[in-house]
Amino acid sequence: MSDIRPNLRKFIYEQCLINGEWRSADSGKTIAVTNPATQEVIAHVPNCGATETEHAIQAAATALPAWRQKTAAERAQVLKRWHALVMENQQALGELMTLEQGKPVAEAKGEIAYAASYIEWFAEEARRSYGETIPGLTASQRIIVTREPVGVCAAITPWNFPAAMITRKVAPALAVGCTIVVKPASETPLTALALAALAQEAGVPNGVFSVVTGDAKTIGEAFTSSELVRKISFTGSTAVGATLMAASAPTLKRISLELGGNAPFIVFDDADLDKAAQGLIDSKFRNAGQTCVCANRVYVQRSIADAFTQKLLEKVRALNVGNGFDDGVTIGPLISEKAVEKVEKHIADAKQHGAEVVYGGARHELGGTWFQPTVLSNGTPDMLCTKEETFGPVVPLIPFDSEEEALGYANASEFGLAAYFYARDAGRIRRVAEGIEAGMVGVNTGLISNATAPFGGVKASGMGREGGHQGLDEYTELKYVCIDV
Ligand SMILES: NC(=O)c1ccc[n+]([C@@H]2O[C@H](COP(=O)([O-])OP(=O)(O)OC[C@H]3O[C@@H](n4cnc5c(N)ncnc54)[C@H](O)[C@@H]3O)[C@@H](O)[C@H]2O)c1
Ligand SMILES: O=C[C@H](O)CS(=O)(=O)O
Repeated sequence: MSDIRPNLRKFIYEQCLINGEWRSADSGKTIAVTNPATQEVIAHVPNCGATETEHAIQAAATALPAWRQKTAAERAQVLKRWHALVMENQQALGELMTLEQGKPVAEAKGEIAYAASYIEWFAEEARRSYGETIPGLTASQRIIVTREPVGVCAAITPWNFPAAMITRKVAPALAVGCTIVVKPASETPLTALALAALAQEAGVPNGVFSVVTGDAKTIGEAFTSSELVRKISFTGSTAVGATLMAASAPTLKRISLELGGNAPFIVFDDADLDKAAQGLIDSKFRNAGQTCVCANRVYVQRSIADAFTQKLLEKVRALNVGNGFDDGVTIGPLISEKAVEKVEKHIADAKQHGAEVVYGGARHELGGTWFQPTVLSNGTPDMLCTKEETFGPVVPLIPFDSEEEALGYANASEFGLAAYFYARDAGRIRRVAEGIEAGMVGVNTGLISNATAPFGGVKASGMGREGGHQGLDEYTELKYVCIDV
C-alpha cells in the first residue's frame, strides 16, 4: 500500500521553481524520488544541468536590486508570512518529509517547526542588521560602518534535515536583501520544492528564491564558476565542502561550510546517570543517528560504566523501529543500502577491536534499510567509529579513567562540530567546556540545536555559523564610509 496520502499530492512538486516559474529540465530528464521505507517511487523531479542553473542565477541577479531596496521591515513581513504558511501546513510538510526521508512523522513535524523557527528568527533579525558610527579624526570627519547584502547566493543542502538546512540558509539571505538559488539533495528534493512554493505564496518575488534539482556536480560547478554568485553556503560532507571551497577560490566567493562531525559524548563519575542516559538517547537516535551533531563515540568513566550501561539499555530497549508513518515508531529506516553497509562496517571494526555487542548489532528483521538500535561495550579509542561518523543507530561505549584521558580522546579527531559531557562539579564543567575542541558543546544536555544560537564547527567540521545574529552576518558585507563635510 502506498504511503502517499491524498492530502500530500498537492505538496508534491515535480518541477523546479526558477524565476517564479515551475519548469522541467531542458532535457526533459528526471530523477526518481523514492520512499526509503518501501522503495516506492513517489515522484520524479527535473534533472537540471548548467543551463537551468545559470538561468536561475541570472534571475537572482536581476531580482537583487529591487529586493535589496525593500526596507528590512518589508522583507521581514514576507518572511513572517512564509513562517505562518509553513506552520499552517506543518502536518502535511512533516508527512512529505517522512515520505522522502523516512524519519517518523512526529520527528518530521518537529523538524518543520525547527525549520520554521529559523524563518521567524531571521524575520526578527532582519531589522537588527546594525552598523556603527566611529568618532571622526577631525571636526569635519564622520566614520560610518554599514552592513550591505552580499548579493546573489547559492546553497547546497543534504538529505538528513531536508527542511531546516534550507531555511537556515534562505531565511537570513532574504532577511538582509540577498537572493538565493538552492540545490537540495536528490534524495529529498520534495521538501525544498514545497517550501519554495510556500515562499512564493508568501510573496517572495520571482527570482529571489529558486530551487534547482539535478546533477550535483554540474550544478555545483555552475555555482562555483559563476561571477554573479558572491556566496556559497554548503551543508554536507567534509569532502564535498572542501571541493566547493577550492572551486570558489578563483572568484573569491564568501563561503559557509557546515560539514561532517564526530561528536564525543563523555559521562563523568559525578554525572546524573539517568539524565546522561536520556541525553544520549536524545542525541544519538534522532533521525536514526543520521545527524551531524549526534553523539558518535561515548566515553564513560570506568567506575560508573556498568551502572550507566544498564540505564542506557533500559531506554534503548524502548525504541520502536518501523515505518515512520506508523504510530509510536521512533526509529525509521536509514536513507540507503550504502548507509546500512557503513554501519555494519563500523560494528565489524569495533568487534575486531574487542568491543562486545550488548544490544542489537544487526539489520532489523523488517529488512530493507532498517537497522537495530545497537549498543557496544568495551570499546577502544582507536575504533573506526572514533575517526569517522557512523550516521546510524550505534552507541559505542568506551571506558576511561581520568578527566585528562577523556579530554584527550575527545580532541583526538579531525572534526569539531558538537561535543557533549555530563558532570556536576563546577570546576570540571569549566575545564572540559573550555578544553574541548568543538564549535558547540552540550553540558548535561544532548539537544543543542536552535535558531537563536550560532550553529557551526571548527577544524574539518567547517567554518561560518548559521542561526543567532551571527547567521545574519554571513550574508552581509561591511562598508566603511568616511565623510568629510
Ligand atoms: N554540519 C551540519 O550542519 C551538517 C548538517 C547535515 C549534514 N551534514 C553532513 O552531511 C553529510 C551527510 O549528508 P550527505 O550524504 O548528503 O552529504 P554530501 O556531501 O554527499 O551531499 C550534500 C549535498 O551536496 C551535494 N553534492 C554532492 N557532491 C557534490 C559535488 N561534487 N558538487 C556539488 N554538490 C555536491 C549533494 O547532492 C547534496 O545536495 C554528513 O557528513 C553530515 O555530517 C552536516
Ligand atoms: O545534521 C545536522 C543538522 O544540522 C541537524 S540539526 O541542526 O542538529 O537539527
